[in-house]
Amino acid sequence: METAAMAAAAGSAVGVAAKAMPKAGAAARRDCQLASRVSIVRDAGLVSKAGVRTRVSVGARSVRVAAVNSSSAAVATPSVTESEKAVSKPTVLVAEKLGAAGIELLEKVAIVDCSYNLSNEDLCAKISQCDALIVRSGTKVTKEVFEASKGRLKVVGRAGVGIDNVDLQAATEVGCLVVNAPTANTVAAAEHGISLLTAMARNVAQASASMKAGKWQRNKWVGVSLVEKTLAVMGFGKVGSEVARRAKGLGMHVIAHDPYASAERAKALGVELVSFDEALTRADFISLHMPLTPTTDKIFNDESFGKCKKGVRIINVARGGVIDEPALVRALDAGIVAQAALDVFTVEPPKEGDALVNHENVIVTPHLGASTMEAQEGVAVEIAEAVAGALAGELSATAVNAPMVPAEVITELAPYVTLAERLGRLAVQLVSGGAGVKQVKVVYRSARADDDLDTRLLRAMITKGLIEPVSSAFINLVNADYVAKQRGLKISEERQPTDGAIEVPLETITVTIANVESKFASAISEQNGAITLEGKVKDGVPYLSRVGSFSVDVSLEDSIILCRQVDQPGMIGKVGSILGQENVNISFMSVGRKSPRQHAVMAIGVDEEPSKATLQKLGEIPAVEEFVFLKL
Ligand SMILES: NC(=O)C1=CN([C@@H]2O[C@H](COP(=O)(O)OP(=O)(O)OC[C@H]3O[C@@H](n4cnc5c(N)ncnc54)[C@H](O)[C@@H]3O)[C@@H](O)[C@H]2O)C=CC1
Ligand SMILES: O=C(O)C(=O)COP(=O)(O)O
Repeated sequence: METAAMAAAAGSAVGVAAKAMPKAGAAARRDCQLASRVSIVRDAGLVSKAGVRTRVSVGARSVRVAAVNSSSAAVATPSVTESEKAVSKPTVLVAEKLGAAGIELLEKVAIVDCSYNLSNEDLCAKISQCDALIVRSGTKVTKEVFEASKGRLKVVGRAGVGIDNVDLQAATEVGCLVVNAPTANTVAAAEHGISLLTAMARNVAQASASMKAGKWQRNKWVGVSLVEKTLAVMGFGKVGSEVARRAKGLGMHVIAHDPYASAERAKALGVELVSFDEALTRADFISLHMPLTPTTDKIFNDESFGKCKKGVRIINVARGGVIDEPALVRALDAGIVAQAALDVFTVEPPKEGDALVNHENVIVTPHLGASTMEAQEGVAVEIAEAVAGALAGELSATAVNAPMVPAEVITELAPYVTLAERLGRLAVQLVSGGAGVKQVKVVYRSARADDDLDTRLLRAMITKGLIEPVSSAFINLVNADYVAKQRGLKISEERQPTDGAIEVPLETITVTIANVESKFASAISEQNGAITLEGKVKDGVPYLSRVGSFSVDVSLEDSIILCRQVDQPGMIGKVGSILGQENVNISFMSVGRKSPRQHAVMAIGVDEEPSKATLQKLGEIPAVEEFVFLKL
């Protein structure tokens, strides 16, 4: 019982069969994990029998061997050999140039289709054949692309930092995990920022072009010095702080604006954190390093340029959209901005004859911030590992649209995750009538402090259990909250402290569904009038411990029959013989009663689904008052 259950929760499980993985770093660790697993595709969830670790994938949407579409604009379309088909590898579409080390790593675990320069139409046509997609900044992964994938696409890997070209909302809605490669190009982007800063200050690009045109203009290209000048770093994250560190080395005064940056980190680098307006009014140079978000969209506009020191110089290696480009042209023409050095543009590539690109005081590069040999190899490996990990069922540390759950929490909660899904699955099957499930309450009884128990995985899996059996929705950690909200399902959580051992994460999980009728009336608790199921984990195995007001004790590994009867001798034998006649194997049986010879609830675990006729025979036993078959 371990991470594979969470794979379903993370939406990242694509049931990769055991296979060799590269022997380096995280990939090598995964190799060992994969080798010890058996790949079994089931509906959802995870079971562990006889100590065999079983990997579970996400039903029919999981393992598929896709024929690679060779009619597209493929740069290198691999042929699918018979042996590859036999291993049931997932298909990864690499839509933009990725370093060789990353491709090699992916090829160990997937069929890799490198198809560059796809039109949006081609991408949409191909995507339903792909389990994962890897892009850089040049591919727009729109809602249309997610819709065209028809639920097959499980992971989008952004081989770089900025994910503004991926429609995260659309990804989340369909439960597609988005991962990025946030660290490998930091230094490259910072170095490019510094290159543009120094090149701009000394007119390197213009002087070079003029000399190549046969001129020798020593007076025309006099520059400005950097030492003692003030540089404002806007966005003091990974790239911003590396730029700051380097600018300090050039003898500049560095100030920074970042509403979320830690003052201590800034202090450690000798950087003063200031407000947006103060940065503008004090800076001789402004270097942009914030992401493009609704808040930063065109944050540099007429108004902000109006606050700048006359003659300010601007470097943008972040995203074109943070600058209102026509406003920058106006500021350059007015001499407010003396020079600009731009690597990124609102529309890439910019239109021919673009006023900003052609401005004499502007130098430009075609989005080269991350383009060093070293960064591209690093990014390729970083994203390949993230995508391979996600396909192998691991929760990703670089997930952009899913909560990050530390590996140790995942391991510890594994059996509870299975329990949570099964409680949800059973509870929803107990509902009768058409009112629908709208209010679900989950109670966690635990000796742990609130901040020492992460219930997001559990809530996601209860949601999965509640919704999947009664709909065609596919639910995982990525989209659980979204789908619940869409369906008007309100899941409230309550923590009940206990005096138990804190080594045990949870004593019980109780799922209650209020304001519904039940097809098994005994599932309605006398206490709260709601369908109530309680479960616990014993020796790593999930158990059902309460149904309504009745205590039971049945392991949740197989489907179960719940049966309310008048407590009397011989009942177990009668039920057992009816099921036995049909060759339905009983795996577990428990009777919960409030007092002898009164009503009792019998919970029977069955390996096979009994026929309708058999269930009817159970119902015909005179002492049986009601019964229900619940499928796991
Ligand atoms: N030109 C290129 O090839 C490259 C561009 N980039 C871009 O550089 C940017 C920064 O990348 P990283 O440093 O890796 O990201 P990061 O996430 O480490 O840093 C971004 C920082 O911006 C801050 N921020 C957010 N909103 C802000 C606001 N309104 N004002 C000021 N700061 C704000 C955040 O708090 C964070 O500290 C991203 O947009 C990324 O896409 C990154 C690598 C290469
Ligand atoms: O990582 C980023 O955010 C970048 O802008 C790099 O983009 P690229 O991968 O070079 O298209």
